[in-house]
Formats: sequence, C-alpha cells, structure tokens
Amino acid sequence: MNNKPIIALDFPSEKEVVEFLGHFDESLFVKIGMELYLQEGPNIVEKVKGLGHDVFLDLKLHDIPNTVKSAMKGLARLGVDLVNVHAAGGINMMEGALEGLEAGTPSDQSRAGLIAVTQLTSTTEQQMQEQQKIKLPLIESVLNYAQITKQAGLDGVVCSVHEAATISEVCGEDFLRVTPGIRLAGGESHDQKRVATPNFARNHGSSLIVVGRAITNSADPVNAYNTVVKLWEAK
Ligand SMILES: O=c1ccn([C@@H]2O[C@H](COP(=O)(O)O)[C@@H](O)[C@H]2O)c(=O)[nH]1
Repeated sequence: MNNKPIIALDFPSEKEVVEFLGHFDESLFVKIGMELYLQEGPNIVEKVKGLGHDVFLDLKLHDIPNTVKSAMKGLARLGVDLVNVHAAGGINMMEGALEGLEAGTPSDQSRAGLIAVTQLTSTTEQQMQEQQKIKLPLIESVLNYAQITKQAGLDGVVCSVHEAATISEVCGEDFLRVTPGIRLAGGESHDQKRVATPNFARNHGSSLIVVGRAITNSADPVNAYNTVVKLWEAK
C-alpha cells in the first residue's frame, strides 16, 4: 500500500469527483465514503479505479457478524485497496469481516487492507464519557479498540494522530494507524475535534493521513495537496 496522503472525496456525485480529479495529473490515493457511495453505488469505485487511483472504501460497517461478513464478501469484488468497519461491533464481527473479505477476494488479486474505526475524530473525551457512558480517558478507549482489532486479526485502526504513537508502541509498528482530522496550520476544524497538521502526524506515529476539506474546499486543490504532501514527507 502506498503512503500518499489519502484525499477524502466527500462529494455528492460522480460529476464533482471527475471534475476534481481532472485537476491532477498523477495517481492519487483517495477515499470514497458513504456520501458518494450511497448516491453512486459500486460503479463509482470502478470509475475511480479506472482513472488509476488507489481507493480506500470508507463505509465503516457495523452490524451483526453474519451481515458484515456477507457485505464484506461482496465488497471484496470491487478491488479496493483498503476497507473498514467499526471496532465497536466487537471481535466476532471483525473476524466475520475478515473472513468475508478473504472469501470474496478473487484468487488473482490481493486482499484489501482491513481496518477498524476506534473513536471517531469528531468525538471529544467528554462526549465519549457522557454519551457513550465510557468512563475512561479517551486514549484508553481507543487503545482498547485497537487491541481487540488486533486480536481479531485486522491490519490496523482509524484513530486520531494523538493516539497513533501509543497504539504503535502497544500493537506494533506494522499495525496501521490511519488518521483523519488533518488540518493545515490555522485551518478551520469544522466538525473535527481531535485534529493535527500533516507534519505533526508524520512525527507522531501516523501510518497514513486522510485529508478532505483542507484540499477539496481549496480554491487551488493541487497546491493544497502538494503542501500536504511536502509537510507529510518532511522529516
Ligand atoms: O474517525 C474518523 C473516521 C473517518 N473520518 C472521515 O475522514 C474524512 C475527513 O474529512 P475532513 O474534511 O478532512 O474533515 C471524512 O470523509 C470522514 O468521514 C473522520 O473524519 N474521522
């Protein structure tokens, strides 16, 4: 899997996606989330792959184990590079997801990476404690989700940059830490709560960063992307 910044294609339809990708003359790593997928269906994956880009299909599956297993089996045929579930679905559900993904992957293709969302980057410790009734520091909840994700055999987690280094220490360097909530210095946070810059992510344990609005809302998305790349790659 390449380690380019993953651009979140949070657009309402294929039209905006094609227009956006048309600005770039290189192969990208992009994320298709529920907004786009629920409007355009599996064809949007084929379209974006056909344009030569790697795809993280971010549908965050969360259901009973049998349902997630069957859904993953179907998704495996789309040939995406990375997919995910919610760790809150539990170990049996995550094992089912992995089984489905393995069963559905055509024999001439390699299986997509499978990761699990810990605590969304839009969640604060206070919200988690009050609304989810998890009476722990947020880092402990994230770490617990990371550990059960590893136990289920998945490849890594979605977390914020602020938990990435601890997860790496506990679960190992090879266990992926995919971190959304990335903003350029001084940029608006929007609905995100646990945010960080690309260079902070680089130095604090992220394996991959996910960047949406800092690039897609920019008047010059190629320049914004190149700025993110420079900061992410800077040592
Ligand atoms: O915890 C999570 C899990 C997924 N996301 C997704 O990442 C992008 C972030 O977009 P920005 O515009 O850079 O905020 C978005 O598609 C989310 O669905 C996340 O933010 N946090």
